[in-house]
Amino acid sequence: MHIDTLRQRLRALGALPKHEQRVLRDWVQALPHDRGRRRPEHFLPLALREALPALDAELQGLARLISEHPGEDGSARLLVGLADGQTVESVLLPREGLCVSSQVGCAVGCQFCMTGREGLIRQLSSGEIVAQLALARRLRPVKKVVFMGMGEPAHNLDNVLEAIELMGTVGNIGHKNLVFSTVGDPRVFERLHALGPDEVKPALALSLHTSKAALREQLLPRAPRIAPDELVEAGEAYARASGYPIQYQWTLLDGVNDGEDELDGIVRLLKGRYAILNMIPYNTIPDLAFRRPSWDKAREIARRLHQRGVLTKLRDSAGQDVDGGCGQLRAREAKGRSIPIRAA
Ligand SMILES: C[S@@+](CC[C@H](N)C(=O)[O-])C[C@H]1O[C@@H](n2cnc3c(N)ncnc32)[C@H](O)[C@@H]1O
Ligand code: SF4
Repeated sequence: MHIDTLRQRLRALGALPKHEQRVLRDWVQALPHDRGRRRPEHFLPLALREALPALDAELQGLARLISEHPGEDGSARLLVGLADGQTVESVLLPREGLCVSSQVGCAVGCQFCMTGREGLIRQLSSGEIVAQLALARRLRPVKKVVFMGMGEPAHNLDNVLEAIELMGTVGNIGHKNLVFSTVGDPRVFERLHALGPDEVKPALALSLHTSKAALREQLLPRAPRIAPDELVEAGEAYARASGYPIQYQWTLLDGVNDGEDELDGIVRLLKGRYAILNMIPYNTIPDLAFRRPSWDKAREIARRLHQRGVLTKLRDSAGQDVDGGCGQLRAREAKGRSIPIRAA
């Protein structure tokens, strides 16, 4: 269900804007249902009151918990079931964060990503994206949402932006705590720049991975052909416009994008920019030839970049010990079913 459709249904049931906000807020914030309270603003039109139990059940059914897999780092991977039987992953992150999926599968096909091996299966509706937050909040408080789960948000732009708008308003997530993560697409920059002063402007993460255009085309075969220099220029313009630094994502692949030439490339691209470089050692995926660098090597790379003037953070992706890379949980669950997992 799309949020716009939900709003139309509520209006057809006689909801005024304040009623509509209340139903949406109760859902997204996962508030205990207190509709019986006798305060004037809580009087809902009769038709809406009568329809609410069925509507609540429908909203809960948009994303239901299939299984929860706690990690040693305080994170927990969630396998989430959708109404048509498809599954996606969300991750509860330490410090009240949540990583959500925007698609089932992904068309970009990054060589090191489990989700990319499936191709695109389908888009998530805006309701299914928000429902991951509502579901997570029944398990833990959530104050930050990153779009770093399955899928490329740029390929589902209308639905992702609709979900972001709801999360940043009735969902009570601070705008800079909504992080849109993408391989980079001109449409994303256009849409984000066009957001008005009253609209929710998310922070932006750009998955860069290499300073070399040719290598980037190999690693991210179906990403838009934007050279790293151009991507950083576009990122810088959004950082200045939004007031939030760009988070550059760099999946560290041993012997592939961790050499001296890449360190020089990073300094050339990012020094002096309003940016943070997040280095994430590759999560091993069975059957792939990539290697994860040792933690000591990764730490040394981050230290040297920092010394050369690039604000660098070394991060491990959450839930390393529970089927690490996003998409692996779904793939494992799907093995017994009909979703084909392509060999590399
Ligand atoms: C799964 S993607 C989803 C968002 C968007 N499609 C993107 O690429 O930015 C989120 C991040 O996970 C990273 N990632 C994917 N597979 C990984 C792996 N095996 N190990 C470490 N990071 C990985 C990607 O590089 C990307 O920065
Ligand atoms: S890293 Fe992001 S863009 Fe690349 S295949 Fe995975 S989900 Fe898609």
